[in-house]
Amino acid sequence: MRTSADYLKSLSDGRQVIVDGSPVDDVTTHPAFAPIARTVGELFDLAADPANGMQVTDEVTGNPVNRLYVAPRTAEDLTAWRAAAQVWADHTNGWVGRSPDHVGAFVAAFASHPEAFATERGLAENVVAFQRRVVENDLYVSYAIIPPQVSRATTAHAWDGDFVQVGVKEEREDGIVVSGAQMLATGGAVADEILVSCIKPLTPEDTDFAISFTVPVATDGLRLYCRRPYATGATSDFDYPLTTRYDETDALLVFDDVFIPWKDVFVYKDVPGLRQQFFDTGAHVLGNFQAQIRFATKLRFLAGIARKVAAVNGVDRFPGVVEKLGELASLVSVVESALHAAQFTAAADEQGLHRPGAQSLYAAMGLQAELHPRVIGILRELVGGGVLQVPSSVAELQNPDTAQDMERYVSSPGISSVERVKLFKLAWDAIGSEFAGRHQSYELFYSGAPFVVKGYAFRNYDYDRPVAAVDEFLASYGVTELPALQEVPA
Ligand SMILES: Cc1cc2nc3c(=O)[nH]c(=O)nc-3n(C[C@H](O)[C@H](O)[C@H](O)COP(=O)(O)OP(=O)(O)OC[C@H]3O[C@@H](n4cnc5c(N)ncnc54)[C@H](O)[C@@H]3O)c2cc1C
Repeated sequence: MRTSADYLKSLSDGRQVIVDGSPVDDVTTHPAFAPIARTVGELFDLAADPANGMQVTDEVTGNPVNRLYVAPRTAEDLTAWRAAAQVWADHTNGWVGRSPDHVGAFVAAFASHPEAFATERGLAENVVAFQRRVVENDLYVSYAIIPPQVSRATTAHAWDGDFVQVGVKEEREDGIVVSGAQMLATGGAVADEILVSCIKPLTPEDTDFAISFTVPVATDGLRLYCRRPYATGATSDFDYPLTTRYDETDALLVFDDVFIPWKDVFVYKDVPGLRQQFFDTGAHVLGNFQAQIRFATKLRFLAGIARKVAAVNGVDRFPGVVEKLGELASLVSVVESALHAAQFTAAADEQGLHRPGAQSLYAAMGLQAELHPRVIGILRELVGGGVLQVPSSVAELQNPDTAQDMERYVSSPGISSVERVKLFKLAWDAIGSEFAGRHQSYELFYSGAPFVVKGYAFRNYDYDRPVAAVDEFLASYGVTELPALQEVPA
């Protein structure tokens, strides 16, 4: 299996990642990308170590492969799959949203449902071959499945100008030529390939944009426009401990007449086929099961910061603070419990994919827009001004002249100034830094805008049962003697 060294070496491949108006020479050495590339490399090292239980024997080659790239087929598989996802989530404490297991899970589920891609062009074989490539080469695939935010009043066919959303410009014997843009490939700058598709509903007039394909990041004509990197502005690991490790970067993809061979095309000019790939295959459920494992891990970490801050400030016995810590515990436990429930209600589908229970999974996702801001809000309230009563940088703790003031005025009983400042700077990077602000948006949007995610919760809830209960109850009483009603004159 790939190690960090193999992975980092493969990233020096001439990819067009644009920052500040120019392409980056090498993402493994550029200060915006080197930290997250290093973190992803550590994930590969963890998976490559059999002691971490992340491996499974590949049925085709007999080699050990990452089990997160293989669809679980039994309850035991799903248990092991969840444990493997937890190893990676724990390593980043849930601060890396698009670790390779996210899209890896989508691809595994795609390949377990080739019938969803069965068209006369043989696209089903392509998706199966793609998953083999991901498994055998231990690839990191990111995805961009949202049209650029031009206007949501209409879809791509009605936008001014041709091919604003990525679409098929030319069909050839050996493949297709695509042009246009798609958002927002988190991790794309340090991935091996990007899955490009569209999860937002399209209309029959949008056929040219109804495609799904994979593309190596280093492909002629593909440019990644990254938002402002935060890692470059972070003064030190001590001052920004999260930013300096986990700034994944998000990128708009621009395709300038990019050739995609047929073997890498999975959905072709097929509007219903787009939704089929995400929802009929179980990919959306398995991919978001990973996402909620990661989310629960991050919530636990935030609760841990809150608990420590309350103890350091000596407020953790005040009833009002206990109430807040209790609320935090409840919020985190709701997500953890939804994961347990999704696992408990998992069942094999008709192709043998052991799917996590959708109702429980989407219940947690549907609450995320309220739950995450509430957790951040409680932490913000508990830290008070402590996150701003910190020195401008670690330098004040290093300079003996200023270090004395720090020790005198910025310490707590039994806690040195270094320990205290370290904790509060971590809290700030979680709730107040630019990195933290991006995380607020990430948790709100990564699986769709809140109205979209609540739609998943609505569609996967068995409303027949409560409605039947209400009907039965209504039928159990009534007006015993109905009076004769006078006819209303016409
Ligand atoms: C930090 C971050 C990372 C991301 N990473 C990825 C990634 O790796 N891959 C990827 O593909 N995508 C990614 N995304 C994109 C994400 O999937 C989208 O942001 C999400 O699907 C919402 O789409 P949008 O941003 O276009 O919002 P819009 O669809 O434009 O919605 C914005 C707001 O407009 C309103 N609105 C719009 N349409 C309607 C409607 N029909 N009915 C009611 N209200 C409406 C709602 O208030 C909604 O919240 C990321 C986003 C963020 C913020």
